[in-house]
Amino acid sequence: MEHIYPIFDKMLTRADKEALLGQRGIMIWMTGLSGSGKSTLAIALERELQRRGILCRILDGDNIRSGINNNLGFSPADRRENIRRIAEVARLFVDTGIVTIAAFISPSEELRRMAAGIVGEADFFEIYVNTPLSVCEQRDVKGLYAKARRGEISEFTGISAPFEAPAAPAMTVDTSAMPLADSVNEILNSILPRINKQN
Ligand SMILES: Nc1ncnc2c1ncn2[C@@H]1O[C@H](COP(=O)(O)OS(=O)(=O)O)[C@@H](OP(=O)(O)O)[C@H]1O
Ligand SMILES: Nc1ncnc2c1ncn2[C@@H]1O[C@H](COP(=O)(O)OP(=O)(O)O)[C@@H](O)[C@H]1O
Repeated sequence: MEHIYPIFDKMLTRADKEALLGQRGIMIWMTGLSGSGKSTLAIALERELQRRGILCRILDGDNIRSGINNNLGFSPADRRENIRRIAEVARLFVDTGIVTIAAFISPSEELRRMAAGIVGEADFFEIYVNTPLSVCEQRDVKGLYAKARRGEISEFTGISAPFEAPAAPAMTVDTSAMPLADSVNEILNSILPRINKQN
């Protein structure tokens, strides 16, 4: 019997998806201490991008650690597996042409380079949210620093587990030294040329 619909044996490509959306998929990877402002920046950035007609996906503890990674804790091995899975998921979004914003502590250069390797170095825009530990601790959004100081939480980043600053981030933001809107504008100025199809 004759087929009236052609049979294709190849999935549509990233370029096909990007043409459909009229944007390029990139990874915006925020790294920094708990309370440094990663999620707040990610949410504000997503809103600004959406306002410009750009489709985004935020990956953060609320949708990753509570779901796909709900079997992982904060040992070095679990943090590694956390970041590996996040990077694999992020790659699927980036390959769909979506601007993907990750907000995870990702406390070491090794973990961040692993993530960049999975996502693809060329698509990886690393932002170091370099808010001083003293400010993060003062904010103590979830009361975890106080618990860590009292020894009720072990291996807490910045207190009893290490945070290694990025060696060469694409951008550094200190949320204690700059209003949120200014940080978001600075990020937008850097990433919009990479996202816009006509460039
Ligand atoms: N031991 C320990 N160390 C660090 N953080 C802890 C810990 N236990 C719980 N939390 C809460 O988990 C959030 C960090 O998770 P991440 O997935 O970003 O961490 S990591 O990248 O795997 O290091 C982090 O949330 P954010 O404040 O959103 O960063 C903490 O609230
Ligand atoms: N300029 C700023 N940028 C981002 N967050 C800020 C800023 N000023 C104050 N904050 C506050 O700092 C806290 C940062 O928390 P959050 O975004 O959850 O950090 P993280 O995701 O890094 O753990 C929020 O309570 C936020 O309102």
